[in-house]
Amino acid sequence: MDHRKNVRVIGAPTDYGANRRGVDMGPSAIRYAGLAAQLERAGAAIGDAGDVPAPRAEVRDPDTETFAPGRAKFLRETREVATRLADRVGDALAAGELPMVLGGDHSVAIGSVAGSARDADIGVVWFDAHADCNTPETSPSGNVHGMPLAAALGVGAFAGVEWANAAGLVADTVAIVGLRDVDPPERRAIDESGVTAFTMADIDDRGITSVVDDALDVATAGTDGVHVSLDLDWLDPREAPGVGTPVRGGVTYREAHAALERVARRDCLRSLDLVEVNPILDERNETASLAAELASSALGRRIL
Ligand SMILES: NC(=[NH2+])NCCC[C@H](N)C(=O)O
Ligand SMILES: [Mn+2]
Ligand SMILES: [Mn+2]
Repeated sequence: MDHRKNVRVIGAPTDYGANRRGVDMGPSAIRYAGLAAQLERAGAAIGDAGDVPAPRAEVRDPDTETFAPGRAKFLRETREVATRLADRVGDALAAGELPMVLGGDHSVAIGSVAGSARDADIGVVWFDAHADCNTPETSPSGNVHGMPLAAALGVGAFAGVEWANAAGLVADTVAIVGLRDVDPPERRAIDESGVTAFTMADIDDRGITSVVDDALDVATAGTDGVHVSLDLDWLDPREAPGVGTPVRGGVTYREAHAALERVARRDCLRSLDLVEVNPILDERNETASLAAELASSALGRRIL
């Protein structure tokens, strides 16, 4: 899989899917933090495709397009950006490159998953404090960054919604790792969909490498490769303060690197998201730096 070492960086500067403004600056912050240099340390050749156009929340009405019942704010904008991003991700893969999507809020993953699954059967590993399995009818907030996994899987109101789940992602090949803040309806969605979910307690009990190996078993079973979606709020807020929905008790710096090193070792990475970096809330860009470092570990950066 040597073509996997040609990385195509694609920014998706959105923030309307999140509860706090500022994640639209994530792509710049991750680039400024030295993403290219970090990826070179992993032996990757990097091409930067720039950003997909993303509308500004202040010039849009959050409710121009809706699902009934329930609410999904900026659904039209989410659809527009996801559609564009899916094309960019699909094009990168068709050119033999590994798409690396810089968010933006986590709603952009609807597009990256759709693009990654366009001409392949994929598995997904979702590193996150949250399950992102709400639907418009269950969401406590109406924020679409809490819904992308449900959207990609066609849960609830997302069933049959072409732009979100036409690529046919199946729950059997999806694993979430690091959960510690799950809404009650999301718990039901996880049970009913058959997604594999590992909480922080599983990591406490069994250690990060064993849990990630299990998640990779799920995501590689019968698939052509794995899309890794990394929400920086997966990490403990002490390591990654620059996120809009921090939750105490996340993985440490070492655990995060160990996890992504397992991904590299499995040689299954097809596409990667680095999302939810909020420079407004960050301290000296350290969350963006961590995102860049973790991407390098995912691509097989070696110490010796
Ligand atoms: N990608 C994220 N940071 N998601 C946070 C979701 C928070 C909450 N579960 C919600 O639906 O609003
Ligand atoms: Mn999260
Ligand atoms: Mn998330």
